[in-house]
Formats: sequence, structure tokens, C-alpha cells
Amino acid sequence: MNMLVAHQIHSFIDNRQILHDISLSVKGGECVGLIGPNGSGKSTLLRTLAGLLPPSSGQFSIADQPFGRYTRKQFAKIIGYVPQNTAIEFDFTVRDIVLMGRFPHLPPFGNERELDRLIAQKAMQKTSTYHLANRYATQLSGGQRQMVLIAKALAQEPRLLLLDEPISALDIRYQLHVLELMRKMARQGLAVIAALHDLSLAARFCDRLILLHNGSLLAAGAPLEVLTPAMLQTAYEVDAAVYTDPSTDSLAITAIQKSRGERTP
Ligand SMILES: Nc1ncnc2c1ncn2[C@@H]1O[C@H](COP(=O)(O)OP(=O)(O)OP(=O)(O)O)[C@@H](O)[C@H]1O
Repeated sequence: MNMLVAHQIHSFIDNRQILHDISLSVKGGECVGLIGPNGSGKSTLLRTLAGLLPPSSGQFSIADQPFGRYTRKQFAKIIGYVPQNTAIEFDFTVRDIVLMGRFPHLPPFGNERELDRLIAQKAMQKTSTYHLANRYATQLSGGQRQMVLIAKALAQEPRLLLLDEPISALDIRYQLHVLELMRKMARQGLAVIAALHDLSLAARFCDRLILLHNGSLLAAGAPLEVLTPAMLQTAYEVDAAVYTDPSTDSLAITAIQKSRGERTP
């Protein structure tokens, strides 16, 4: 079943068009990697799908229901969104922050129940953040904060998870941890869209890739179809080698040199 269907999304910020005619669909059980150069519109698209930035035109449906028909609370139950580089400025403990993921599931004016605490605990265990439960979020490292925000999104038990560069602050061990977790959750039926800059990891962990360029969808499909040297040249203006890494048996990309000419980020 399609968890997300977006149709001809156009988006303007300050009278400047950022997204041009984006259509896509994602099924439950799929991990889709959103790739593209800096400024190509990945975050804008994720913010749009998270309901934070109304599209100027076009529409999208989640679980067969148009976005406009959801109440805020219904929408928050179904979509988990982890923004890029999020600072946590409030002095909450990690446990409190992860528990906030349960808010959409609580009855009106209700306190969290034992079940909510248990789900939050499991989300911390899955993300290896349980040992941080009593720490204040303001005292966390960038990578720990990133893992805690992923835990909060998992505690929400969404059906569609939007991750904006979820591994950008993580060391190589935790990069694998998050991407393996993403895959595991997808096997259990979750639909995932993750913006990723590491093209080799995107190819290895995503079923499909969507390549944005200047706010438009340049290519979409299996990693092998999208990550061609010609496509990488068009999107990133680099000459790249695309090959199969024998240690993982998946596609790997090495940027060799910038193509001639300058690109502004
Ligand atoms: N709040 C904003 N106000 C004005 N312009 C914005 C705003 N947010 C994004 N933009 C512009 O929209 C375009 C797309 O930005 P976006 O953050 O979506 O790209 P991105 O692909 O996520 O980039 P990156 O990989 O660098 O995170 C850029 O040109 C950016 O300058």
C-alpha cells in the first residue's frame, strides 16, 4: 500500500520557487533515499511532507487520506519527522524528550501511561540512548542529540518516517546503527524517506533513490539506475566512479574530481 503519494508539489519561499513539480510515492516497507546537492531542496521537500510548509500548489496524501483532512493530532500520530541539525535548547532530560514522541497518542489532558513509558524506553534502547535517559539534552554531544531525536520519532510509532540527514553527526559505527535500524523498521512496515549525502550508504541501505537538482526531480529509481556517472555529473558536477564494492556487494561512489566550471551551493 502507498503510504505517501505526492502529486505535482510546487513550493515557494519568499517569492522564490524552491520546489518544481515534485511527484513521488512511497510504500510501507520501503526505504527511500533523498539525495541531491546542497540547496537542491531536500529539506524543503521533507518539511513540506511533514506538514510544516504548505505547498504553493499540488497535494499529497498519507495512508490514502489527503493531508488537508488530517487534524494536527492525527497527522502527528502517523508522521515522524527528524529535522536537520536540531538544537535542543530546553532543559529536559532525554527520557522527557523521547516521551514527547508519545504526546499525539495521549488522551486529551492525559498524562503518559505505563505503556507510553515502556514504548519510550524501547525507542531509547533501539537507538542505544537508554544510558543517557537521565541526562539533560543540553549536555549531549551532537551525535547523541541526533540519536535522541530519532528515538523520539520512533516513540511516536509513525507509519511514515522522514529523516533529514539522520547520520550527519554520527561516527561510522552509529551511522551503520541508524541505517540498519531504518531498514529493520521498514521490514516491519514503516515507510522511510531519508535525506542522505553519503551516496554509497544511500545506495547500500535504500531500496530506491530520489535525486533532486535545483528543486526538481532529476531521477528516481533503483540505486543502479539513479547513480550513473552521467547523472552524478549533471547533479553534482563531479566526475565520479561508480562500482560494486566487493566487501558489501553494493554500489559505491567515489568522487574523482570536480568537473570544469564552478557551481554555487
Ligand atoms: N527559510 C528559507 N528562506 C529562504 N530560502 C530558503 C529557506 N529554506 C531554504 N531556502 C532555500 O531553498 C533552497 C533549498 O534549500 P534546502 O534546505 O531545501 O536544500 P537541501 O537540499 O536540503 O540542502 P542541504 O543539502 O545543503 O541541506 C536553497 O536555495 C535555500 O537557500
